[in-house]
Amino acid sequence: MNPDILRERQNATFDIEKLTNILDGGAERTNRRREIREVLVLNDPDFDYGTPTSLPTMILKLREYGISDPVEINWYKSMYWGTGREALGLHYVMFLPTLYTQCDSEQFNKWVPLIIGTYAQTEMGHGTHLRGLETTATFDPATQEFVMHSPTVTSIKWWPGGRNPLFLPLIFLSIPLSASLFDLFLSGFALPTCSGIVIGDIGPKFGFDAVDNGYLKLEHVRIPRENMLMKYAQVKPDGSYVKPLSSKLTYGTMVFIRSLIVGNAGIVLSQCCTIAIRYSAVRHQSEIRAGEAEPQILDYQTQQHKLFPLLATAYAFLFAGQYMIDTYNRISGDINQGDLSEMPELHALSAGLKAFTTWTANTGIEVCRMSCGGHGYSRSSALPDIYVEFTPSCTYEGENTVMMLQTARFLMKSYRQVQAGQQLSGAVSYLNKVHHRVMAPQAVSSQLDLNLNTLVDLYEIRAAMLVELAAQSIQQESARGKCQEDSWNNSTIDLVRASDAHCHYMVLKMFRDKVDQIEDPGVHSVMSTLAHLYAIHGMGNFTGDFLQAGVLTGAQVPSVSKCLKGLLAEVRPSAVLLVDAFDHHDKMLNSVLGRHDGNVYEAMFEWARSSPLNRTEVHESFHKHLKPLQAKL
Ligand SMILES: CC/C=C\C/C=C\C/C=C\C/C=C/C(=O)SCCNC(=O)CCNC(=O)[C@H](O)C(C)(C)COP(=O)(O)OP(=O)(O)OC[C@H]1O[C@@H](n2cnc3c(N)ncnc32)[C@H](O)[C@@H]1OP(=O)(O)O
Ligand SMILES: Cc1cc2nc3c(=O)[nH]c(=O)nc-3n(C[C@H](O)[C@H](O)[C@H](O)COP(=O)(O)OP(=O)(O)OC[C@H]3O[C@@H](n4cnc5c(N)ncnc54)[C@H](O)[C@@H]3O)c2cc1C
Repeated sequence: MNPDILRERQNATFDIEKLTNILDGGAERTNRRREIREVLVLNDPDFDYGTPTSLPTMILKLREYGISDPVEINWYKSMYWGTGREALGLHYVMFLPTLYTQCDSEQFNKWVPLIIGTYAQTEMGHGTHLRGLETTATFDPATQEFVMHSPTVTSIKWWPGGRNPLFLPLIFLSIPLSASLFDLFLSGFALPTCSGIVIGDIGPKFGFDAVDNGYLKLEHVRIPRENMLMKYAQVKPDGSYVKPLSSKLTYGTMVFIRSLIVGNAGIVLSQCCTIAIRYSAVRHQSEIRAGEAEPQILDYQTQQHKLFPLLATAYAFLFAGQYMIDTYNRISGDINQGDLSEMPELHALSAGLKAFTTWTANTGIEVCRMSCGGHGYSRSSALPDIYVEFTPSCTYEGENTVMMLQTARFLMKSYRQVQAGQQLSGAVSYLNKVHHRVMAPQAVSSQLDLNLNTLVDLYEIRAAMLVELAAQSIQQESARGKCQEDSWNNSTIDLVRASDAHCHYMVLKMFRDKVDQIEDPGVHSVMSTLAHLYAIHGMGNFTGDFLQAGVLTGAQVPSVSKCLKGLLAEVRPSAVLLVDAFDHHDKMLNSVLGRHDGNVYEAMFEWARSSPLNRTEVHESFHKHLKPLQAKL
């Protein structure tokens, strides 16, 4: 083991295993996760990590081992596929959940165990604006069929992931918005068995290469009436349409996946922090004091300032992810029972946190890569691949700006309710204080009050102020004679800013609530330090907001920076131990820089030598191109 990494792991001030247990949701789940990882994947003779194996093998293994719990399936799959994407991930995270939530019981029993499918909602002309989708589904009572049609080039379904040319059951969204299971069995490769279907691949992408994203054009293709997913809405044999309790129930799968993405952002950021912080512990470069040995780059304050707030953010997002999925499960359970009362809040929370966490993690991955210098740019670090695979999450499942505006819609509605004298509950209950002017800035002492509860209050006041400012912008636009829609559009910068601050407050509050639950003194202490670092770093980034909210004075601004530096120094001795607690296996991270043993250089040389470019002493291109050229010179 690298001596630097060894030294970093001595004198731990907290029990790493206990922190890993907290991240997993208990010691039993840690043990089960490791059993799946070590026994059922890594020690499985059929599992050859070097070659991406096929999905059928994995599915048969899951059945052989009796793994059916979604969390355990995800543990198995994430070990199987490492940090890459799996070819038919969409089947698991969108196609199946849609069948589970939108099929009536007869349809469920007919389809769920049997088919692998994709989710074809986006069209070439519309991804965000679902009410703008052009594909039509026209019911023909004479034949009891829907006639599916792509009337324009912009209506061609574009992007469905895992568009396996062999068969293509689709969850289809069409006008009127209903989800029809569109069974499309194609024989041969991409040659449709029935006329009227044109499918293909949309071509090379920025990345996401494990997933083939396709296009699908329909020319009056007929499917049975029974293929419309009929749990919430039905078309009867006589053609009458039974409306759902809410037209937004069709959007349920997107809410589910957005809820999952919140925790996934934390996982991906924790992977990158593991790589960058372990590497920073073994990389020596330059000098701090002339004549002394080159220091670990983790001892540079700027390196700590790059990485430790991201480390704190990774923990914050992992806890936010736990809260989000628990909230999703609770409210979707109520929805399943016909209680839709909290559906708007679930939509607003999942949309905002999906955007907030993916934007932050997306930037954070690049900071981690650049903090590793040239070796961060090597594919051996795994950081370029992690970035390329993660960055589309800011676009898919709801483009982030649009998602933030959805949350803003809920915040404005809540603000208007408070103005009308209503008492709010839930995540926006802090807006009640705005109306009663209780939100007046607290008497801010000359010293920065570092109590975590006080910091949460300051973030709450900041968010409330920005919600009020956005609402006032809309009111001012209206007062200038603008219509409601233009008043909204002319305030969207403020609205996104308010949603971002609302999400920032929510994440810090969840972090503080999780820290409050930690009983082990050592773990509580180090996690409290990270939560403080998360809060103070945010205050440093958005100082203007806190000044504008009147909860920070100009005289206190220097103490924000001073406090931040102190917290960086406080985290330094525990940094490697804190990434060890994420418990990412070397095989899954697949990163020369992030190895648990810290033996980076030897591994990097081996990695480079194994490159196909080094298969021969002299590359064939010399004989093929350069040598003939030299002969002519
Ligand atoms: C572990 C997982 C990790 C990674 C992921 C792995 C794999 C996935 C990778 C790639 C696959 C990608 C797949 C896709 O991208 S699938 C396509 C995704 N597409 C979208 O998300 C579309 C985004 N657009 C929308 O959701 C809607 O168009 C939008 C919400 C923007 C607007 O809808 P609409 O115009 O119908 O409503 P509005 O007029 O704006 O609002 C009216 C009203 O409705 C409320 N509303 C809107 N949506 C919802 C909802 N989902 N639930 C509940 N309520 C909703 C909205 O708040 C308004 O309410 P009110 O203010 O009270 O009137
Ligand atoms: C890797 C990847 C995989 C995908 N897989 C699938 C899949 O399997 N199935 C599927 O159906 N789809 C899939 N998609 C498509 C994805 O869902 C859409 O790209 C996404 O919903 C964004 O819609 P859009 O492309 O129309 O972007 P647009 O909405 O056109 O966005 C372009 C710009 O317009 C802005 N904008 C749009 N509306 C507003 C507004 N109201 N207010 C302010 N600004 C606005 C956006 O903020 C953005 O800056 C995938 C996409 C990617 C990148």
